[in-house]
Amino acid sequence: MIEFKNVSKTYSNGTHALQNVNLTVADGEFVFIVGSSGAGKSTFLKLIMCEETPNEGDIIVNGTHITSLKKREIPYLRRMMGIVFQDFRLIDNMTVYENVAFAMHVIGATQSEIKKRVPYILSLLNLQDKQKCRPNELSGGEQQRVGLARALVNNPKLIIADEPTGNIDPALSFEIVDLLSEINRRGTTILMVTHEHSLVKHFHKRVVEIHDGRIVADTASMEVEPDAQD
Ligand SMILES: Nc1ncnc2c1ncn2[C@@H]1O[C@H](COP(=O)(O)OP(=O)(O)OP(=O)(O)O)[C@@H](O)[C@H]1O
Repeated sequence: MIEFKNVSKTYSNGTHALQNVNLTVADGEFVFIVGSSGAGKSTFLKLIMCEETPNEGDIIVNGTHITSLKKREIPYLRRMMGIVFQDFRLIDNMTVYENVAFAMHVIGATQSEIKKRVPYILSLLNLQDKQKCRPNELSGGEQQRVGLARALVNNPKLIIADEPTGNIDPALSFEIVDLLSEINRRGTTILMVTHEHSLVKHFHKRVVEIHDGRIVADTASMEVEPDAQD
């Protein structure tokens, strides 16, 4: 699903955000990305989303060498991704239903597809009773569930979540990761950046730790792989 080969990213001010990163994430994996502030976690996600380009190395996402994508090809890559943000990024003057429907509308779904799919996704996330509410009428956990609904509605192969539980209380954080786990069981690959050790400890997923722009630990490499024995 995702392959990083000798990837480095230096920002124009000279900050070495990632250095010689090598990583493979298989289809259907759930990976927590951890590391201290400024370690390079968001940069790692931004490279996958083509929000930033690396200075060196190759990145392959779902079979495409994204480092050589043309600008006009990027929206097609993003269609296979659902993105969940820490600050939810919902549209304030739209209802819950409209926020989720809008994500389908922008990729050209028809009204009849939207009418069928949005209620299904809202009920999956237990938001059916909130569909007429605006974001400011919801709790933080509910807002994040709308964020998740919006990320899921186009049936992505990959969910990218940058601290999706950063703005909600701990009990709701577990609920959000439970939902992501359920989505993962249905086959979607999940990459989630988190600072919350309790989540990482509880959920027993693969954990990749980034420190100073380098991968310093990866629970997957503890399994025996033919090319990982040297
Ligand atoms: N647009 C930018 N221009 C210059 N430097 C940047 C830019 N974005 C990030 N950086 C720097 O790159 C390094 C990695 O940042 P990044 O945002 O990837 O870290 P992070 O691990 O996500 O941190 P946090 O947990 O605080 O969000 C940091 O030193 C940061 O200051």
